[in-house]
Amino acid sequence: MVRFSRVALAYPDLRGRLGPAVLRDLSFTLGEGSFTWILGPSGAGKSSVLRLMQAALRPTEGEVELLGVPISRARRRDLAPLRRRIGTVHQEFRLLSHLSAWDNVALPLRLAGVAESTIRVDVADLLDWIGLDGKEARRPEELSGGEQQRLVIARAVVTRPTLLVADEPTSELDARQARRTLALLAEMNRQGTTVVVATHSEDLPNRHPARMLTLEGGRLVADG
Ligand SMILES: Nc1ncnc2c1ncn2[C@@H]1O[C@H](COP(=O)(O)OP(=O)(O)OP(=O)(O)O)[C@@H](O)[C@H]1O
Repeated sequence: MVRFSRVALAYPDLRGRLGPAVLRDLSFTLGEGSFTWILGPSGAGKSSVLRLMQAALRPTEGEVELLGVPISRARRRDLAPLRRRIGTVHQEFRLLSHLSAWDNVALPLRLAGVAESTIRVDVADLLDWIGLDGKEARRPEELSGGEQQRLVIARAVVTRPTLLVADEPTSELDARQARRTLALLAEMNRQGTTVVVATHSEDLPNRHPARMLTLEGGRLVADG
């Protein structure tokens, strides 16, 4: 499902020259249907690992295999369909402010060319599931932080991705909203989606025990 083999990553500077490695010698495999926490202090490399898992970057060394596709060797035109099978939740919400809650969730389906009759049913079900029924017409700024975060998750999963990759999805939320977001991620996982979540929180992994990959200085220092 997700396989990192001796991965190193360095970011290029403005002139295209590679800086220091921010990930080094990372190897692990995440099985289909698994739930994994990515932990580590600020700057440890969590977001960089997640960008690789979203096929947003290619490794500088080694290989990242996502859903059977080795991304360092994949052609550009193979990456777009791969990314459509990966749901991503970013720390900053990236909702479209001029669209309603309904249209924000419907957008990925419209971009994928799904029929409006199917969209109507799927979006209604999902908004109901995340507890936003009755608030479909509101724009993101008219929703609470927790509601916006749940909307982001709804948008990430509406296309039924095989892999869901969430970067600090609860960092802006109070404890109750964070638990509710976690419950949505856990439910997606129960339904078969492979889920990866990076977090600073110690509370959430305690609430939902699962494999924990801990990074420090770009290296894997614990796996358990
Ligand atoms: N686009 C970039 N260009 C250059 N360096 C970067 C870039 N993004 C991250 N880095 C560097 O890579 C290292 C790892 O950063 P990363 O954001 O992956 O860590 P993190 O564990 O997610 O941190 P945080 O918890 O603070 O979000 C840091 O030293 C950071 O400065």
